[in-house]
Amino acid sequence: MSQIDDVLGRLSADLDAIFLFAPSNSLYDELAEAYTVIVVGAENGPDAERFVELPLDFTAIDDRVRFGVEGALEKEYVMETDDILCLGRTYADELDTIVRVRAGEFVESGVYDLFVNSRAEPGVIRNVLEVAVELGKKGQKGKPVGALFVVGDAGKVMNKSRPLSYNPFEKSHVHVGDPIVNVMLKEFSRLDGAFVISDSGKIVSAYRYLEPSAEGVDIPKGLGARHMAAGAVTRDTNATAIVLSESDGLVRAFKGGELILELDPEEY
Ligand SMILES: Nc1ncnc2c1ncn2[C@@H]1O[C@H](COP(=O)(O)OP(=O)(O)OP(=O)(O)O)[C@@H](O)[C@H]1O
Ligand SMILES: [Mn+2]
Repeated sequence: MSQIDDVLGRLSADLDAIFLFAPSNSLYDELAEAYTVIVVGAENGPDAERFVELPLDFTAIDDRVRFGVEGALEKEYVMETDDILCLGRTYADELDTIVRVRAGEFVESGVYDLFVNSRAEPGVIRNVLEVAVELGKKGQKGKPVGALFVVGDAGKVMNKSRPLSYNPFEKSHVHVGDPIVNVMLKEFSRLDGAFVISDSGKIVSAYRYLEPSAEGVDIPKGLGARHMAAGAVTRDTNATAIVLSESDGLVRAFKGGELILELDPEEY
């Protein structure tokens, strides 16, 4: 018994901050008396002074911790040298998971940046990411399918692209996130080109062939024209691009001409 107390003691020694994932108010109040406590979750239940909002229901604790650390660093709640104890839930409805991390030990994944610093609204990014992830999980009629969504700064994106076909969203005022619209996006993903989506989530166009300048765009080797176009358009504009690869099934996000996030739909 004392050995396990020793181990837990080491985990909780010399902490600079505590991350609480989905905390009870009483636990927050208790810990906040003695520690710097940061609530990381969909909602700020305890009305904590320091709060990092999770825009997605990340299932893996690793993803939640990563998002929390990147968010807390950006908001300057913690520094890179800080040791953080993360308290969360993985299996049960109550606290069952303890993770200790040093904030600076993370190689920044860009997930926080993707949501918070994109031009489009975080909810729009989340909705597009959700469509891409669902499409990656199920494919279209069971077959793997690729898709390219260019989100935000739509006027400029339209100027850097041309239509491949009649735009089915012309004159319509529909938004990503609406279940019917999500079905339409999945249907149209079988066809060529990119979707262009506005900052507020309006579907501006399908079937766009992107023609940004690809000069100096450095995307990982092995990715093809769809990914190159995605990377390049985000360097030429302030858009974020979310891409589902037909060949490897991964969802990737690009911003400022760079790959900022890579995730496997099967893990979501
Ligand atoms: N410039 C572009 N603008 C819009 N869509 C494009 C562009 N280039 C390619 N695509 C789309 O991407 C599809 C796949 O092209 P390609 O295989 O070269 O890309 P990729 O990066 O290897 O993607 P995947 O991993 O899905 O195969 C094309 O059929 C086309 O629909
Ligand atoms: Mn390909």
